[in-house]
Amino acid sequence: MRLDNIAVLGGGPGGLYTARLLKLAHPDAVVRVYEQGTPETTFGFGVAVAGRTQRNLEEADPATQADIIAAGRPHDMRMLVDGQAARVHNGPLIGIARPELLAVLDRHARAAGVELCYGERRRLGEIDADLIVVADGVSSQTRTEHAEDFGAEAEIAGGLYLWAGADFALETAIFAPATTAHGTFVTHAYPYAPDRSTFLIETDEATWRAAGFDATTDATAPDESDTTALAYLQDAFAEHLDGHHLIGNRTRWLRFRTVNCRRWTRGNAVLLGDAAHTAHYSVGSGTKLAMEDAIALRDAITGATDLPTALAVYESTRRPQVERLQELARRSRLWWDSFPRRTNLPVDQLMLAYMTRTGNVGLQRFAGTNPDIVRRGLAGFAGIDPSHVPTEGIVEWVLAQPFTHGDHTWDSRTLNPAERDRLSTPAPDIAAAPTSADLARIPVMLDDPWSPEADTLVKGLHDLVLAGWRGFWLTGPLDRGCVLTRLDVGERLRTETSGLVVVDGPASCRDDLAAGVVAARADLVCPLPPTEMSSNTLEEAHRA
Ligand SMILES: CC(C)(COP(=O)(O)OP(=O)(O)OC[C@H]1O[C@@H](n2cnc3c(N)ncnc32)[C@H](O)[C@@H]1OP(=O)(O)O)[C@@H](O)C(=O)NCCC(=O)NCCSC(=O)c1ccccc1N
Repeated sequence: MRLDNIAVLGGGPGGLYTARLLKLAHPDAVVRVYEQGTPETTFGFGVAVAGRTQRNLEEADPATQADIIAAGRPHDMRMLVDGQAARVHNGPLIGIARPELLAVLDRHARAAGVELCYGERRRLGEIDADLIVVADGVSSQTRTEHAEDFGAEAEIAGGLYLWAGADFALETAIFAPATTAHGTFVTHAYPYAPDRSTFLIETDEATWRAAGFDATTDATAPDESDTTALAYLQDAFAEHLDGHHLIGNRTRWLRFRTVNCRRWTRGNAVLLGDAAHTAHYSVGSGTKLAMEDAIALRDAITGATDLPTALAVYESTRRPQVERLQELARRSRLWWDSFPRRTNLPVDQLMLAYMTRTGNVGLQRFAGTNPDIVRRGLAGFAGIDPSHVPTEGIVEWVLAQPFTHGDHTWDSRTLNPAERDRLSTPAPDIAAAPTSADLARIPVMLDDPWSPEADTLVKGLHDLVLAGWRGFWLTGPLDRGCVLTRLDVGERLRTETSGLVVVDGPASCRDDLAAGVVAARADLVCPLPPTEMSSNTLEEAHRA
């Protein structure tokens, strides 16, 4: 396909990388990047680039990748709670200063022959080009102006976060809560330069208001930093700052916006990176998604004979990958939003809970990269010496551990599917007093374990425990996402009631069920062969 003129709106990582890749693929085309800011006014601290992303970048453009690695900083990661620490190796993951990443990408774009127009803001209608790549970020003006054409939607999270920097390099990335008179703040902080770290700090709305940050946010101009918040947080996280300062760079409290677009294309304009989709910062993947979009767009254009086909291929290839990561990010956000509730878990177990929170890294897989922490976490879970924890067959080992609740001891964490009818009473009959079966069988049909609907469910189930039920058997659809959400509800029930929690799911989810037991999201689990999930479950759900 012949492209003579390509315009890119936005000079962030996605825009610059796309421009270079397209210019290399179409050396005769004029490729221009329009960026409203200038390199000096660049905004942001550090970003993360994980191992898989590095491999993708290496394959797409080894020269750029080499410079990114050279400018990056690999680091381990620690969870720090109440003076206890759990440390994990992050593999090849690096932190890199965003301005530095942009400088690398700017240099390579220029070297390829891209024209960079800084300080120039363009709108779609003002550009005459064969292809317009819209990479103007999370607040994309283009997406906003053509919201209907792109089918754009934004979901705004309830919690608040801010990005700050610190004038020293942490030894490792850290995750740490800090409790003040107003509530709990949590930092995700990581080093990205020899003398710099990012401190991303989050909190819930009640704490934010109690600390008076609703007022300081209102009083902070868009191009300024909330200095009151920075001073307060510097104090709250003094232990981790080690005498250093928090630095602002247009630092203010924000609510995370998950952006989705039903269509990424409008004529010859195509959305890319944060302009098209966002994923919660706790999976550190915004830059990854934008740069991988760029690779996919280049590949789609290279493989197609006309632009509409290329753009359709780009979208159909990328959308499932983006949506998968957005779903991981959604689960990760929910986990972090509720983080202060689980800080009483021993820190090694908390680290296992963190690693397995989205279902993306299982216990056995994590043991492959971090055997010591897994051994310690599992030893704490089973109440034994770490030397007695096996290195292989961890999932089966976890499921075979005994468990005691009240006056009853089970010789393993796994219930047999045949016990389902003997031990539990289905939904319509649980309004009556407990029968000889003492678990209420509850179909869980939620997406969000923290929604008002979930609050009502948990409250109702709490009342059942008060009425004499031993606990709950959580059941529902077979798909994996539903099993993970059952485990989330199980965790709430375990902390908010004294009831026993059993979670079932298909045998293919054994890893998730085992991780759920270790992370205190279920007491017992029941892996079911598919045939055991009778249509009764769905019928029960409807009746309930
Ligand atoms: C974040 C995410 C989804 C990124 O996946 P990627 O495919 O881009 O790259 P990757 O190289 O990390 O993963 C490739 C495959 O390896 C797996 N993997 C990841 N970490 C471990 C580990 N420690 N031990 C064993 N396996 C690991 C990961 O699940 C992925 O598997 P696959 O998707 O099945 O291929 C993946 O690394 C993950 O699920 N990690 C779990 C831990 C996590 O969430 N880390 C976030 C670190 S960034 C961060 O914390 C942060 C960054 C900026 C601002 C605030 C922040 N909090």
